Amino acid sequence: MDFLSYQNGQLFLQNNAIADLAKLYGTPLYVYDEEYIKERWLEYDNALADRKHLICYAIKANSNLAILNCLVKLGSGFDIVSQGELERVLRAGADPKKVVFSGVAKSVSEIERALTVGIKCFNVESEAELERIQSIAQRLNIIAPVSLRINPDVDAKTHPYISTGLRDNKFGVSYSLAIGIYQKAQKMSHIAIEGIDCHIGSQLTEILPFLDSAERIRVLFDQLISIGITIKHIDFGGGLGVCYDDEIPPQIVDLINALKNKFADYPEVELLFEPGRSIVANAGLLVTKVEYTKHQDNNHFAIVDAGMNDLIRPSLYKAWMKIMPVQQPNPDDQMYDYQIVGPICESSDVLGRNRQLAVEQHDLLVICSAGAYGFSMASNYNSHPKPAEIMVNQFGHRLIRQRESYDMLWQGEII
Ligand SMILES: Cc1ncc(COP(=O)(O)O)c(C=O)c1O
Ligand SMILES: N[C@@H](CCCC[NH3+])C(=O)O
Repeated sequence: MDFLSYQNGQLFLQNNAIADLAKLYGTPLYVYDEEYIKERWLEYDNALADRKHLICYAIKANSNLAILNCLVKLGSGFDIVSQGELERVLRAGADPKKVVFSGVAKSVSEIERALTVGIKCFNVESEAELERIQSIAQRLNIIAPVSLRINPDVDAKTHPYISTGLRDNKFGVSYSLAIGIYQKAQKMSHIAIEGIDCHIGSQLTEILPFLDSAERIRVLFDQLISIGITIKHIDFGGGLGVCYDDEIPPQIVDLINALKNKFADYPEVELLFEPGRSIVANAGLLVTKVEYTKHQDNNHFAIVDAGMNDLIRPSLYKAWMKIMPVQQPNPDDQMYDYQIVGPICESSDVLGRNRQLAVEQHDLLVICSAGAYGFSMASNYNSHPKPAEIMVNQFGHRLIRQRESYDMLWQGEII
């Protein structure tokens, strides 16, 4: 595997390999490492080998069909949040019996489709949703498997936009209402209670919030058992963070061991996890080209061809992502404190601030850790086509999604 390497868990490719790929497919360009994705998934799987479990990869992190298919082959389940995501996992070859359906706004048609294909479980986020599922299931004469997503009111200590387990967040049912809703579900003719679900946020860099949440889930589990409600699985959600800079988050195995311990006395209960970012983030790179440099009024701009339309994390969350030059600078090249900005007509279109670099027009840069919430959040804003995606492994590379053509951007009709 000589053209792939990892530093701090982040993927790097040999510079000439990046230059070759950029020449072949153009920029911006997403590149993913297949082996790394498999290894992360297997890390979850191995850590859970001693108990009944299902890893439901959260496809919102990266829903490229080739990545989904590679996880299907490993035996993965999937966490979906829309019918579009359901259609994608089915297309990638997933077993619907391994699909859990999260999300606060499931529509009638989404519920009908999920019931008809026979998913593993609905992660129900409100009492009103439970009633809707019951009524559709009754009409279709199908028993709907459900978990209640519990909002444990735990601070995930992450960016407020991606914290989901605080009582003021829209997600899940309030902890204090949970027992009453389970009792209601138990009386419904077409509902089968399967489990308890929670997910407290994303990019968590500490184990403690997971443990606090698991503790609350454990108390609820014991209460449900005491009133005769059987729980077949516990879904701990996703959320484990990755290293974007030099901060090292907990290892997958440490998280799993800590959570497994909470239910060690119930070995028959299946444990579910919904990891997204920790499987794909550091397997990905975004390659971009410097279109221009501009030096004025004490500002140094490297204007690149990737923007917030391709990778929104830095604009949306002020997320810091490592940006590396592909060409090695000469010792006498002038370094500047660059703002790395994209083509979009918004001042928030900044991929990196204050980066000491020596770059010139036509140079290539790579944005590291871009495998999660990169392409999946990309848009056609300013009518830019979405970039191509490439999968690499030790044998070479393959195109797994073409760059969009301008034809594909046409929407609507001229009347
Ligand atoms: C319900 C649910 N499950 C799983 C995930 C995956 O989270 P992450 O990518 O942080 O592992 C998310 C996203 O935060 C989510 O909303
Ligand atoms: N989009 C976020 C994560 C959202 C998690 C989804 N609940 C990010 O890029 O960090």
